[in-house]
Amino acid sequence: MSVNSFRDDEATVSSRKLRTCLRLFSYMKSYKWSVLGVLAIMTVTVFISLINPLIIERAIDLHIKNKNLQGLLQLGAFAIIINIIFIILVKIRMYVMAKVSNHILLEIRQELYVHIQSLSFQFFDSRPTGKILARIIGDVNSLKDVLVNSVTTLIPDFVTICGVVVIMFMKDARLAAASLSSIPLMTIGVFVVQKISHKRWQVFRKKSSNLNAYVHEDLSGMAVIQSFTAEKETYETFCQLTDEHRKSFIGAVVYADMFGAIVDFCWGLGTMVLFLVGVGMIGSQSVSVGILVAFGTYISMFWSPVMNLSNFYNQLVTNISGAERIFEILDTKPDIENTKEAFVLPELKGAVDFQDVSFTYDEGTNAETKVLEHVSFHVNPGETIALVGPTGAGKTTIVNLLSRFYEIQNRTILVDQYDIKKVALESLRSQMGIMTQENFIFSGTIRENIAYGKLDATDEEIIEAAKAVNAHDFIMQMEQGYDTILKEKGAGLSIGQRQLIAFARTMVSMPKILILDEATSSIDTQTELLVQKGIEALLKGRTSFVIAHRLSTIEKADKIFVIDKGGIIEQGTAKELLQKKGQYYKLYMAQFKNL
Ligand SMILES: Nc1ncnc2c1ncn2[C@@H]1O[C@H](COP(=O)(O)OP(=O)(O)OP(=O)(O)O)[C@@H](O)[C@H]1O
Repeated sequence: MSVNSFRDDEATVSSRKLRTCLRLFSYMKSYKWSVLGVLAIMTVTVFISLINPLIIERAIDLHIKNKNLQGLLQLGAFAIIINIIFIILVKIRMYVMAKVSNHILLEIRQELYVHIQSLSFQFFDSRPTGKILARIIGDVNSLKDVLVNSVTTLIPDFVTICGVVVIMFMKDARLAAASLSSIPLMTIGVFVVQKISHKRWQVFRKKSSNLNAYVHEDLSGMAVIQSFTAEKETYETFCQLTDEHRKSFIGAVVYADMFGAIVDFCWGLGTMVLFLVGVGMIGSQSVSVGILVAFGTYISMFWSPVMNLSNFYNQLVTNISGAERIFEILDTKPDIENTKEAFVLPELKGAVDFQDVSFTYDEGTNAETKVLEHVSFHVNPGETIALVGPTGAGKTTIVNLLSRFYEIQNRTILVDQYDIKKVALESLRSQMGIMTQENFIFSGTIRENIAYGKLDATDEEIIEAAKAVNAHDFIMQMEQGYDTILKEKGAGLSIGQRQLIAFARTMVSMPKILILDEATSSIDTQTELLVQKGIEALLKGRTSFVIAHRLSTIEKADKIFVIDKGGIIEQGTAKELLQKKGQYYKLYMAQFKNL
């Protein structure tokens, strides 16, 4: 059950912005030489931009005033050369930073992907796929500009501001103080706006996630939507979600725009105060026209990086919620992890023991209800166990616990007398074949889909597995044989064909313990016969748990467990249970009548 559907906003991640930023920027450590190179380039470019006003001051006060044309031309040529160098360096800086930031995004995305794969079913039960996608794609993308600008804006602009302030005070402290008089006002304004803005961007990201979750769910269920002609209703929900998304964006962007406005206002105010004070001082010994013109340039050189920094800050406030959401997932501890003492399982024979196992899905929540209570059984290597019982009885839960998709809360499950909680997860799952009713088909060739069961399988192994489960003939009838490209989810294949490919995939992995959730869908008699034979081939020589719907599978099983009310209410062979005339007998008769 998904406790967090597209209708629910995700919980707000509470984190310290500074800590999040530092964690994000720590990814730059691996690229320190490139970043240092960029900073060196930036030092030169900042230096060039700082001496430009000095050149103007010199040109006016020295060469123009004294009508020295040659001096003016030389100064002009010097200015052109250093500014061409400036342009080239800026281009190099942009290229290096684009490379570094893209590498970091790749690293974060890979880390996120690998971590998500390690999380248990409990995590996926609580989040729609669309919301997970939003974090892997959208939130990671949102960090790109922050990463680039942290190097290209934060440090150089900060250095520029410091440099300009020092030069201004060295030139004339009174004009400098006048130019910077509006800074306190700006600080207060930016602080207030960022507080509100951050909260609004968090809301916006949640609304984007909801929309993503809905579209993903909608597209996955398109066949159901179209067959029930529910297009109008789903469109209405879509409109409602896009509207919420739009409103949250406008709500956030209104405040984001205010950063620039505050800086602009303070810039104008500072310039006005400078000229009010400066014009009154012209003629006094220390203030020449050249100095006032230079201050006019310096004030721009001061406020322009302040504007850049405020844009960067705005970007940070806008996108830091993306980083918070990414780190929240990275910090989610997998429920099912190898313990420090976990050891690799030796090759299994296939004995399985459940010892007084109880289980609930939503432990610790109000929804907590026991799905299994005190379940115990023993299965010998090579036996086929059919699990039967009414819907919702707990059959899938039993096999999910054996595969350790969920962790049992108490007591023990043993395979060959090894407690599955104490063994390395990979060594357990690699010896199990798990076939759900979905028979998921990946986009790719038939060969690749079968080899999913054993990634290093040879062509011979793949063909042998396909032959064993009766899939080879239908594959060979396809135009490209094993190289036929299958579409996502196996669109274009019949249900029976999808099953046969999934059988071959499981067969090639040669599992010691097989879990098979038999599909109930009806298929044509000829394919049914092939599927039947495929199942028989799969079951042969390995311990198997089959959530059985076919009478033929049930009849041939070594033992049948009838599951109901959180436990095994009957067990025995088909013959024994029929003679007992209990629950199984009723189920059998009901199915038999249907047939
Ligand atoms: N991921 C989950 N989160 C919470 N409850 C769950 C989850 N999966 C199953 N349940 C609940 O656990 C109970 C047993 O479900 P389970 O899937 O094991 O039944 P089943 O016997 O396999 O049913 P079916 O034959 O319909 O597949 C049901 O009441 C179900 O609602």
